[in-house]
Amino acid sequence: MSFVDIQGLRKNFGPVVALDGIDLAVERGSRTVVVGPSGCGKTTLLRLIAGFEVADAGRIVIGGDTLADGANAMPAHKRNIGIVAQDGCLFPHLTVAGNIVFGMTEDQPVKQRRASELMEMVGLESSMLARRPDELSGGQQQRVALARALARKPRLMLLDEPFSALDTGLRAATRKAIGDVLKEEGIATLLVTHDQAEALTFADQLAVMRGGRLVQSGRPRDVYSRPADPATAAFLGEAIILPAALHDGHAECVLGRLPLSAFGTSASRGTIMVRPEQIIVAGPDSEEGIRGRVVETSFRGSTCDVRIVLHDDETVFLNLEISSSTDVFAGQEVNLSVSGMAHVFS
Ligand SMILES: Nc1ncnc2c1ncn2[C@@H]1O[C@H](COP(=O)(O)OP(=O)(O)OP(=O)(O)O)[C@@H](O)[C@H]1O
Repeated sequence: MSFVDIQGLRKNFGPVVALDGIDLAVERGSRTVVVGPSGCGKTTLLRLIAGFEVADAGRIVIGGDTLADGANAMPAHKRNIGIVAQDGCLFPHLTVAGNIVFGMTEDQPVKQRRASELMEMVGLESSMLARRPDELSGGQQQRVALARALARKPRLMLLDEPFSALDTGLRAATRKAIGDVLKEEGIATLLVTHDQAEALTFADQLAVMRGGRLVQSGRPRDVYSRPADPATAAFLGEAIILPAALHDGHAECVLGRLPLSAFGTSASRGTIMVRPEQIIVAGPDSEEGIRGRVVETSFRGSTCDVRIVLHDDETVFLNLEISSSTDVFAGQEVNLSVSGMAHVFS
């Protein structure tokens, strides 16, 4: 049995089906990211695991302990689960030290030592222990929130969009710092986000939700390159989705004859996907390839966004991000080829 084992979890709010039978397994010490569009049930899943809501049906077992079985639920404070929310939720009237040791029953010197250890663990100076939360930056507040959650030595850490209020640079740095601490401590983590790049970066296991259901889970690279359906493909990044004729392990489509990564279907027609980074753009003099025309470019520093329309089918547009060292301009004729394999949706 996995460290966290969730089976058939259901939750309705009146007529709204928030969770429609979720099965999810999380291995000990690993990082699972639950990702999906707004309203798909991510936060509800976390709140049921934390014990802040009671399920209508289903089981939650952690480390062999049954935390919830239908409406029979262990109270939140007995679950030994840490949670860090979007805004940290630090107590504003307490110092950083007061926040971290809140609820600890040990003697004062033990608490002080533990608070200093935890500050070091999350990469903050002990001198900040005397400050109040409003005297810290957003990233520092999130690290204190993590230190507070770690103080209780949780067996599972739940992170509910804890980086979303931070700006881009700080967000990446805080995510890495928090991820490193949790990995070092060997604490299994469940992160909820609607940011697909964050999900792909952070996860050992990616779990994609839609409409209260888990549509796919697996290694981020596998889910990204072999998504279950076109909506999952598009949610995880730019995707080129095309109709194709299928035979002999190949797809015939407007991008030419492409090998398929897996060929589990007997259908003669289907829908395929390639990722934009598989498209190689060459100048008009190149002899091979599919002909297209650049309709729009947008310079972004190291890369350039390019929109290309195909000659043979002017309804097909490709949105690519290419190195800005390649000089392309609107109106330019190009030749396109595809590297690697196409994925066929079953
Ligand atoms: N307390 C509640 N009462 C009524 N409906 C609720 C309640 N909590 C959540 N819902 C509904 O349940 C569904 C799932 O909500 P949830 O907050 O879990 O989604 P989410 O994926 O976390 O969304 P977001 O990314 O926007 O935070 C939504 O339709 C939401 O409106």
